[in-house]
Amino acid sequence: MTSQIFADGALEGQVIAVTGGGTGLGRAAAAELLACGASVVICGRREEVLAEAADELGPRCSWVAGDVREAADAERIVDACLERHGRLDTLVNNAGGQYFVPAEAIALKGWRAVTRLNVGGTLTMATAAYDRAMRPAGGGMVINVTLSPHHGLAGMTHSSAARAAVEGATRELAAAWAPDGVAVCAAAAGHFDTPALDKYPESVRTAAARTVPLGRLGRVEEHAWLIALLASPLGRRLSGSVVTLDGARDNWFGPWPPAGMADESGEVPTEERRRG
Ligand SMILES: CCCCCCCCCCC/C=C/C(=O)SCCNC(=O)CCNC(=O)[C@H](O)C(C)(C)COP(=O)(O)OP(=O)(O)OC[C@H]1O[C@@H](n2cnc3c(N)ncnc32)[C@H](O)[C@@H]1OP(=O)(O)O
Ligand SMILES: NC(=O)C1=CN([C@@H]2O[C@H](COP(=O)(O)OP(=O)(O)OC[C@H]3O[C@@H](n4cnc5c(N)ncnc54)[C@H](OP(=O)(O)O)[C@@H]3O)[C@@H](O)[C@H]2O)C=CC1
Repeated sequence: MTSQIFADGALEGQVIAVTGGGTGLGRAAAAELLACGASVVICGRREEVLAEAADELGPRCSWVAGDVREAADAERIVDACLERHGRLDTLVNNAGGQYFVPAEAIALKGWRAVTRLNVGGTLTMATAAYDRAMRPAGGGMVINVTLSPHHGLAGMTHSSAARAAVEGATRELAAAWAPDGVAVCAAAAGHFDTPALDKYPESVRTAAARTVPLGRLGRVEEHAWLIALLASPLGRRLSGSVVTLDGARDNWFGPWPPAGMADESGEVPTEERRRG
């Protein structure tokens, strides 16, 4: 496969790890990075999802299972890149998520779970990549994928706070690691059409698509192009920056509850709990 917008071989020779690379935005990013000539290691917790994705993505893609929240797993993921390829040039910190619920209903345990995944997992992976691969090699690139918190995120207050923390850490780590040649930036997304959206209540999903001024949800390949651009030499100069990709509407607008999203009782539906 070739990239629709980048020259053949634009990322030739790079080794790139993509967390959450077996599904949705992460998988699309892996496909684009491969199309640009990189070798890609995808990771996530579910082996079967990763194995199937890597099989479809082709021989320059391999996988390693692990939980980004666990330091030992993060180190193992980075070590797998080093063992297989001798280097890790770019880390795409894409694993993340949250559940949809009004702010006043967020339990402390839920707040902690969302923070642990989005802030903790991102920092754990970034630190492992920096310590074990990038600082010793004299350079590297960390790309933090976030859900843009720039206009608040009603229904996802825990994630809004967590993603804002990631943006703050992006700026701080970019400064701290610059002397070692390691760049850190973030891609802050609006709403993209991935299967993960199916877990949100129907009225929420419909409103998400209807209210983007561009007239549609983002396409996964559009997000993937931004990731490839940030993995290119331009990304080094963007160190410390947050690039927003939102089709002219951030993740929220207007009052709560949003028009047309409440049910007969006046409540906005929440996200169903995961089974198992
Ligand atoms: C006007 C504009 C309209 C816009 C509309 C916008 C809405 C659409 C938004 C679309 C944008 C998309 C953004 C995306 O990010 S899509 C990607 C989504 N992918 C994921 O979220 C995957 C990862 N997520 C998770 O793994 C989990 O959500 C979680 C982050 C919570 C981590 O799970 P963990 O295993 O650590 O935690 P638990 O499941 O054990 O839960 C711990 C406690 O958290 C609370 N909780 C969890 N789920 C729920 C829920 N559904 N409802 C309420 N509370 C929940 C709870 O306290 C859990 O503890 P208990 O189980 O003991 O109660
Ligand atoms: N779709 C959208 O509109 C938007 C998405 N985003 C963000 O982009 C990223 C990808 O989203 P999307 O593709 O839509 O959703 P997915 O739910 O498909 O992606 C989440 C990925 O992260 C992995 N993951 C979750 N928890 C962990 C963990 N603890 N350790 C390792 N891997 C983990 C999952 O794999 P597994 O379960 O196997 O571990 C999965 O592959 C997320 O951070 C999301 O919040 C941001 C803005 C908008």
